[in-house]
Amino acid sequence: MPSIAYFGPQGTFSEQAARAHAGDEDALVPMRTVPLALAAVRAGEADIACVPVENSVEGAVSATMDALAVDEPLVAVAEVVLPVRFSVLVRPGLAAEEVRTVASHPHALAQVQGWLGEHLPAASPTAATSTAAAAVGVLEGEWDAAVTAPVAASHYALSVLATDVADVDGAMTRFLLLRRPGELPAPTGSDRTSIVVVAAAERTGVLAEMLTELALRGINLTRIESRPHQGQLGRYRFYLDLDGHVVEQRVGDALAALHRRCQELRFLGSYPKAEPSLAGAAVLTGNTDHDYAAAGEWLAAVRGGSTP
Ligand SMILES: O=C(O)C(=O)Cc1ccccc1
Repeated sequence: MPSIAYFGPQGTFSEQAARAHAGDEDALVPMRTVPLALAAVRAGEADIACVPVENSVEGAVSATMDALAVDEPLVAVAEVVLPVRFSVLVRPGLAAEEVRTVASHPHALAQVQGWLGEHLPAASPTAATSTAAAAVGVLEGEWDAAVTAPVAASHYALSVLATDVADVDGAMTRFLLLRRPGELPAPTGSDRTSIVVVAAAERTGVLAEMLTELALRGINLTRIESRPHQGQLGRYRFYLDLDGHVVEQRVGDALAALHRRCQELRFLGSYPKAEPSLAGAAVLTGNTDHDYAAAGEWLAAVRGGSTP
């Protein structure tokens, strides 16, 4: 019975994402922070961690990015993409005009700023560790209102002031399911590979050189983020998401080239994309596994003394 540690407490979007992936037998375990969910898997206390990685409005979840780049490596085996619309929960009996404080995860607050300005103008926003942690805070009298996932209303005895709240229609959040390194998920033909790189040296063109290793092999880059490296200004880790699976020749070849060029290269997994609509560009002629095999045979023949 695999256990999934998710960014909790109960009632977060991360729980919703974990449920979208989990089987009936899986045990779901809420953890207070993203690093704690990852630490539970590293320590063998849980099999899988489910954490948010990016939002289509607010961008990267930096707590996840930072925690994935350090300590024992974990690898993603799946991703879940959820539409994000919020509910606003208040202590029972409290009217909208009486709300003075509203708490939530910073990503949630940022995505409902406009709504709060219009509907709860007297409320000052406060960051909570997660959307559901904000609901717990409201229950405990710490805040008047919480901006939460819809499912939080069924976990906590609070009144629903509003549902379907979002400044930007169609906002999505992407979650990763991560395990200790082991057997890779089989390639599906619509996969994503995630890596973290630190350039070998600070010099002109070094990022372009790294990206060229991908471009030369016809690999589509779907995301690039940077985060500070070891607290130094001017030193960065780059997080790259690319189309394809590491067992495919062009991807393996590109990763091997980056390994030669980079001070650090961390493999964060090759896993199926959540939706076919997120599928990237087709593999260009010259970059298929068949092309690599044919080129390998030709090279072996030349090295063997024949000139095919
Ligand atoms: O706090 C949560 O519910 C999370 O899972 C993180 C989050 C916060 C805001 C939008 C999507 C996910």
